[in-house]
This record gives sequence, C-alpha cells and structure tokens, in this order.
Amino acid sequence: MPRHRPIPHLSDNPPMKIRFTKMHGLGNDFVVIDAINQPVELTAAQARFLADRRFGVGCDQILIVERPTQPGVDFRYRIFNADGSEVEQCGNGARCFVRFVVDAHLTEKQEIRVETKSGIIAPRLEGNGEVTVDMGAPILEPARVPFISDSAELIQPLAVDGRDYAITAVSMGNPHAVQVVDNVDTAPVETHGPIIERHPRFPARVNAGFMQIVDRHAIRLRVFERGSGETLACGTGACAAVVTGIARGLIDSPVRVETRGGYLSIAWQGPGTPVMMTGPAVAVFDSEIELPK
Ligand SMILES: N[C@@H](CCC[C@H](N)C(=O)O)C(=O)O
Repeated sequence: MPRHRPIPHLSDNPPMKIRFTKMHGLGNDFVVIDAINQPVELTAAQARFLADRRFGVGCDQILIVERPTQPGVDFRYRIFNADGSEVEQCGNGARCFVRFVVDAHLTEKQEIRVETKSGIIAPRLEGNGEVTVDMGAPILEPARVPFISDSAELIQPLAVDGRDYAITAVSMGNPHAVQVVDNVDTAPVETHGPIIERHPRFPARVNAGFMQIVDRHAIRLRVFERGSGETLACGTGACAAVVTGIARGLIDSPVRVETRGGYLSIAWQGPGTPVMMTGPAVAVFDSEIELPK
C-alpha cells in the first residue's frame, strides 16, 4: 500500500502548518481539517502524507470542511482516501463531520445540510450524541454505479481469481460491490478485496463488501475500501450491504450492522427512498502538523 512506503521529499518550498482533529467512527479514522478558518488546499501527495501511519498522522480518510458553494446548504465537505484520491461519499466521515462542526462552534444547528462530491446529504446530531445521516437513495443501475454489465440483474457474476462471485453493485454516491459470505471471519477480504477493488468491470474502482447474514435484522460486515484497504468499519459499505440484503429478500429494515469496530443501525424502506444511518462519531485529539508543500 502506498501509505506504508516512505514519503518522498515533496518539494523545496517552505512547510505549511495546519490544525486538525483526529476523529473516528467505529475505528474508521479521519484527519479532519477546518478549511474555513485556515487556508487549506491539499495536494494528493499531502493527503498521502497525512494518512501515513508511520511518517504522518495516520488515518483511513482525510475530511476537509469548507464553506458551501451553493444556497440552502450549510457546508461543503471533501473526502480524500489514504491513497490521495478524492472520493464522492463517506458515511462514517459524515457523522464525524457533524460532530466536528458542532464541537468547533462552526454552526449552532443540530440538523445540517452538507454538499459532497456526490450531492447533498443531511446529517442530524441526536440527543444521545450519536449522529443520524440521510445518505440519499441508493443507485442499483449498473451504468450509474459505475459497473460494466449488459444486464440489469440484481445479482451478477464477477470473475475473481478463477471463480465467479455473486455480487450486487450499489452506489451510495460511491461504488460498492457486495457479496454474501457464510462467515466474515474467514472470508478472503485481504486476498480478494484488492482484486475486486481494481476489477476492470468497475471503471472507477470499487469498495468490496463481504456480508454475513445473522438474522433478518442483523448482519456482520467487512469492507475492503477503495483507496484505503480494509477498514474497521465503512458507513457507505454498511448502507450498500443493507440495501443489497433487503433487495435480495434476505433481511428487513432496520438492520444492526456489526463491523470490526462496532455497530451501526441502518434503515431503508425500499427503492427511491433514502438510506438512514445512525452511529457514533468520536473526537480523539486536536493537534497541528507541518505539511510539506
Ligand atoms: N469509510 C468510508 C468510505 C470512504 C470512501 C471509500 N473508500 C471510497 O473510495 O469510496 C465510509 O464510512 O463510508
């Protein structure tokens, strides 16, 4: 993984110091940066530096909080994977984003509308400190995931390492390939996850989800994330898995999703309706770091 390679010397320009907050949602961890009160325009190399667990701070994703660019919206937030790629959506990140803007007094609101690369989402801080996010309606049409297929079937064969997996391609703003496995503990997440992530039928790469059905209201889930590797939890992955399970007739809303980092609650009432995700968001520490230019 690029994040474990030594960080190359980026340039001879003077370093730039930024303040950040380290946060996590179920162990999916973030460097969150206020780009409203300090000037920040990250390069991909700087994002990789921040994400690096040995040479930088260490995180799965970097979240940048900015002023909105359109009316009727409170903030814009941008998401970078550990490999420096900018992505459309992040569920655990959305919850941490809310906790961050409330704790930093960037808003008085508990219910916020925020622009992301894939549209507007609406997170709400609950009385118990958890955050509920309206993640919008899932997309199952292959071309819009994007997934290359000549059929619109819900369950599609995907050739991986000499065998056909039965996957469902779902977009939650970002692309997911979800499959059902007997046991997530023994599923080939580390070996086949990276192959699925870069499968040629997913032209934008994909997050690879491995879901075990526990009962009609509970699943266990592991996700090999595009651009970050396996994380302890993936919020959009949990939404995509629940949509897949409900659409396949295997589970019913609401669903308790067990990840390696803890539990999420996901509700979905069916096609055309938004997926609602509820879970924790935790601030770990505030600090500052010099970014090489
Ligand atoms: N951890 C996130 C998803 C982050 C983006 C993902 N790796 C992608 O490339 O789409 C979540 O909680 O949803």
